[in-house]
Amino acid sequence: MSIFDNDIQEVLFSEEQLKNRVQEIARQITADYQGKEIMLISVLRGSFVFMADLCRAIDLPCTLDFMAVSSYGKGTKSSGQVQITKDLSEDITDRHIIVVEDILDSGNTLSYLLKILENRHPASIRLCTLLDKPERRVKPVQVHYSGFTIPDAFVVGYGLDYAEKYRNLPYIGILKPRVYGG
Ligand SMILES: O=P(O)(O)OC[C@H]1O[C@H](OP(=O)(O)OP(=O)(O)O)[C@H](O)[C@@H]1O
Ligand code: HPA
Ligand SMILES: [Mg+2]
Repeated sequence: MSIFDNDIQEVLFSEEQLKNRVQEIARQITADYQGKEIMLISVLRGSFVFMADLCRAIDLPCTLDFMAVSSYGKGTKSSGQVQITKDLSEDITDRHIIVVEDILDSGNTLSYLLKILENRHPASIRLCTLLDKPERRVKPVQVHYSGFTIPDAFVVGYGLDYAEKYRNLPYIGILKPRVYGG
């Protein structure tokens, strides 16, 4: 139960489902990078909850860094204008990078970000997204680890916001269109 339950049209993934899927992804990453040290890059703010759960389930030497990017503002559609509001603190040259995202939607954020990171010459770079909404894609993005494919609906919770709210909802649900006037 949450004070936000009334704003949610349908629960897509419960806390339990999220926990199980995050552990499966972490096991896969642990198997794929045996003998290597990895660097997880969390794309703030949406991915902070996923990152916190994922990194604790990965059994490898691992460093973490954070980058902040924003393109949605207070709306439910990508503005197409991606802004870096915080860059990484670490050098990624020759490192094995995994970019950790909450959602891949239009692809504007990740196609922009991956280009910037590739130019810094990491040893390797892969993308891990909890949610993938392929129906809305306008820019192609290659994903290596994907938690769930979702339909074309605006979702909130587990780090995902609408106008900065709902990030602390423990499950992921579809927001009722009346909340954003849709
Ligand atoms: O594929 P796209 O259409 O670009 O959408 C995905 C991006 O949009 C959201 O971030 P947002 O810009 O809302 O910032 P936030 O993480 O602070 O919520 C989300 O966290 C992803 O980073
Ligand atoms: O469906 C979504 N919900 C929240 N934030 C988002 N950013 C892109 N798509 C979404
Ligand atoms: Mg957002």
